[in-house]
Amino acid sequence: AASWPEVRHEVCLWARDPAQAAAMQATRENARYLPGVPLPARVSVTADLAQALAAGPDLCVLATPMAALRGMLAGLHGPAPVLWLCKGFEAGSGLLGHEIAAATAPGLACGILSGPSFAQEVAAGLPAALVVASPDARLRERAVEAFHRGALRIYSSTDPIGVEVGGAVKNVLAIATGVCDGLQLGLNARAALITRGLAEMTRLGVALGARTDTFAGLAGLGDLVLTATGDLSRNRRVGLLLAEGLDLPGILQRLGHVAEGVYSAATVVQRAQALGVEMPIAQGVHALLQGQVDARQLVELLMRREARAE
Ligand SMILES: NC(=O)C1=CN([C@@H]2O[C@H](COP(=O)(O)OP(=O)(O)OC[C@H]3O[C@@H](n4cnc5c(N)ncnc54)[C@H](O)[C@@H]3O)[C@@H](O)[C@H]2O)C=CC1
Ligand SMILES: O=C(CO)COP(=O)(O)O
Repeated sequence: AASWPEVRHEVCLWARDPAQAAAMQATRENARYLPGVPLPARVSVTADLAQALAAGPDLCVLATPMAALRGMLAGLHGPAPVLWLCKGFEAGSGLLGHEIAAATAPGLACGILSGPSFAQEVAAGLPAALVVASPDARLRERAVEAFHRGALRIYSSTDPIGVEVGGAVKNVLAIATGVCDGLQLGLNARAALITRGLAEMTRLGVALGARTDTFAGLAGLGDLVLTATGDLSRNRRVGLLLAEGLDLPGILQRLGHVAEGVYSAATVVQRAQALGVEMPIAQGVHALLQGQVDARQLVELLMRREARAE
């Protein structure tokens, strides 16, 4: 069995489902979402949020899907700073996490912990490098203090927009790469897709106010390469299964975990169009998810585009 890296803090893990929280506390394992990894002794589990916050935590880490971030931020009310791990645009509002936080919890010390980090590998104590992004220097320091040790390296960034755009867009691009690999289009095609995808991600991020160099970093290129090529990725798996001709509802049921790219694709396209940013790969993925084109037609659309300067 895998084992978590050393836990140096008292951690209270809140889960919304009382039965699941009780089972995790009793069996010391998250059998539904992370089987085979024993919970460290210093982690306790509860379904009672007030109890989880009672001790006055130094840091709250939100590890829900993007769809739950707004509700979690509204429900915390506490003085503790908050980091979230979710990667995406909120469906409906089309907002990034830091935009949701500004609207729901103005003044809260908060930020994002992102970068290439498959949960199973982190839980197994394998080396990983992440990036914490926040305008708040004390929060960045606190995150580094909490997580930078042993197998984890935590880099700091003052570009939350870039880090969040990277985390959101790479999921959409990983679906495209899954399609490419599912259709067995070869390694050249995959490298081209990742490279041109990075160009799209960078264009959108810069138009939204991000710094270009963020996209050469862990939350940009780093997470894009991991998610687009790593078979542990749920988003990549969505693409692989779409290439097999499976329908989206069936794929999501089979997955049993969130694939944020499915929910972010529409917003990526909308925000890009509003800013006059060209994102043909993301647009193609959106059309595929909407059932407007199939996997082969998506590739044809991309290949038929006019020649242009790199
Ligand atoms: N799994 C991974 O390797 C990584 C995931 N992420 C991001 O973290 C976020 C969560 O991903 P996973 O945990 O992998 O998804 P998952 O689908 O495996 O698990 C989702 C968890 O969130 C809980 N949840 C769902 N809706 C909720 C709500 N409304 N309120 C409270 N809890 C809720 C579920 O009960 C479950 O425990 C996503 O945005 C993902 O992109 C980021 C880095 C790595
Ligand atoms: O964000 C991730 C790794 O950094 C996980 O990617 P998936 O959600 O595609 O599994």
